[in-house]
Amino acid sequence: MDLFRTLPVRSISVVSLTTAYLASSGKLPIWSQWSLVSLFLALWSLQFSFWLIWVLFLYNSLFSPFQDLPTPDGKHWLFGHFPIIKKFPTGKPMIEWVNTLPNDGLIRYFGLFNQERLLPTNPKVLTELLTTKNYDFQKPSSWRWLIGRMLGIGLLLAEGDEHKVQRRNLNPAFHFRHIKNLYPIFWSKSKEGVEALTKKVLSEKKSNGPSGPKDQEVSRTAVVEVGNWASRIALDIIGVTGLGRDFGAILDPGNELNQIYQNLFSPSKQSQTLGMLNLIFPARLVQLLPVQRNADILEAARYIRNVCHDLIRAKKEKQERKESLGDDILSTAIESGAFSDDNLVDQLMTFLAAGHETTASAMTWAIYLLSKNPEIQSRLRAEVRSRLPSLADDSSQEITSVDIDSMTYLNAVCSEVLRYFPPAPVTIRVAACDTSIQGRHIPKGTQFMIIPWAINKSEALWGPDAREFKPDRWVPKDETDKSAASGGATSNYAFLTFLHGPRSCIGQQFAKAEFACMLATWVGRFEMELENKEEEDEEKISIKSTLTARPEKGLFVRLKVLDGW
Ligand code: HEM
Repeated sequence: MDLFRTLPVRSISVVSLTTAYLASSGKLPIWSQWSLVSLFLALWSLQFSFWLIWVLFLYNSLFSPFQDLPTPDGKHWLFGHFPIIKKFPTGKPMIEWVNTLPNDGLIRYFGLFNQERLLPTNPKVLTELLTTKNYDFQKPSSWRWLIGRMLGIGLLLAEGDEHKVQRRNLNPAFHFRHIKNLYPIFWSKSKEGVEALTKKVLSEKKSNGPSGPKDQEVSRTAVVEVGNWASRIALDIIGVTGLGRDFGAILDPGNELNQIYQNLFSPSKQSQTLGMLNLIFPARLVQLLPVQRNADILEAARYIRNVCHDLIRAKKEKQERKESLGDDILSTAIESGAFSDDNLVDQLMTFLAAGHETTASAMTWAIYLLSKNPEIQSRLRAEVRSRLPSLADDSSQEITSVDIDSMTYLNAVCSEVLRYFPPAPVTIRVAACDTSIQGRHIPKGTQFMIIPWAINKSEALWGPDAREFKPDRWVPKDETDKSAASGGATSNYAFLTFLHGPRSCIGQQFAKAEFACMLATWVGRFEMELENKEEEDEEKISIKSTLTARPEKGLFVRLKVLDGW
């Protein structure tokens, strides 16, 4: 079944090449006047056309076992639902489908060139897919090529037994008893970020040349792009806590590693074209195309690999000198003895990217939502200022996990941001073998689109206010209110931001603590409003999704430095 839905490039190429060779060497006289290359191309195109006809017209309407599943309207004969998906902001059509199309846990829709996709919508299906039958489903092999060259083939892309072993050996580094020791670092780095940002805002005053009191007011404000600052702070945090190295990105806007990640994760026209080609052709072929984007990715990966190699070498030298390695993730991985140097590089590349792009996306959306909702912003600020020591206070009071985790409203806002705009909006699973879900046969190769962006806003799971930003859903109404722990949702699987099961985000606790510290420092120090008021309407923001989702043109907010904290 799998063969019939993904282009069988190897078989097509072998048949074309063998036939072309036999013909050009005179063994097939009927085509002997054709040259080897032209015959190869002609045969290849012919078979490709047959395959397209099969996929576009025959398989989906005559042979697919999922013809009975509900399918949204508006399917294009050639491009499936792709035009709708492209036209609206990320995930929007899926939110509509999940909320309006009657279904029994699965919706069927079609991607570019009518590639069949299943969209799980209820906790029973998600439980089997993500937890009980997790290893029957894998990430598409093309991801190993596409994402692997940027993130390394680390935990995120390992499959089966290889994944189980890696996860077991990395788990200790992410256990809460370890994460709780990192809170002071999350806090001090967030503080360093906000101090640098304050300096930047106040320095704009000098160039404006304030004179009267009105100008003084203006001089305490400046417009900044949130994503870049958040990325730099998160990069330094993962540097110190993950790898034991301060990259210094907060203090240096031109930091090379940060620039490289910004380029990697900003989709250009070329990367979008390559993305589309990947839907038809094998990723390993597409990445060989001699275009700038491919060259840039290779160069970026080479740089990041070198950084990781250096870090590992330095740690190993320490180990040889019998010095203590430290508390960071890399040290835990080295001490487990379970990883070769090459595999450690892949793990580090994964942690570096997965560990800072996601948090930066969460921060960007948090600042967006707080700027849009000034009353929530003020209430949060009041809690932060009353419960946490002022950043101006140099008494070097350490912030602990108890300080942060006991702040009801801060945690409610963070949870609601992560629900409302999950940084990783979509992930894919492909059945690695014939299997079943809810008793329905699932042939090998079936593609599932898991869309936190849509499930997190399902009215069936969250209630009629699912599409509203409401931190209060996470605040207990009284001491007996247990439902607030899950935001009032009817199932844990309603919150898919970190997924669930054996392949859920290993960095979840890390990320939540880091995010809470970063947000607390920003909201305690700055008043924030959107520079472009039109963006208050979410529909007006064009969202870019690579691995994470962020506003395509960045998020520009006017920050005002507030006194007294
Ligand atoms: C708000 C921040 C974060 C979000 C929303 C997030 C989300 C996710 C999601 C959805 C997955 C599953 C991807 C899939 O299987 O398709 C994942 C996996 C992963 N995340 Fe995170 N993540 C965040 C922060 C972090 C941090 C800080 C780290 C490391 C320090 C990290 C490391 C990983 C790793 C290594 C995996 C692969 C786990 C596995 O397959 O066993 N993430 N994350």
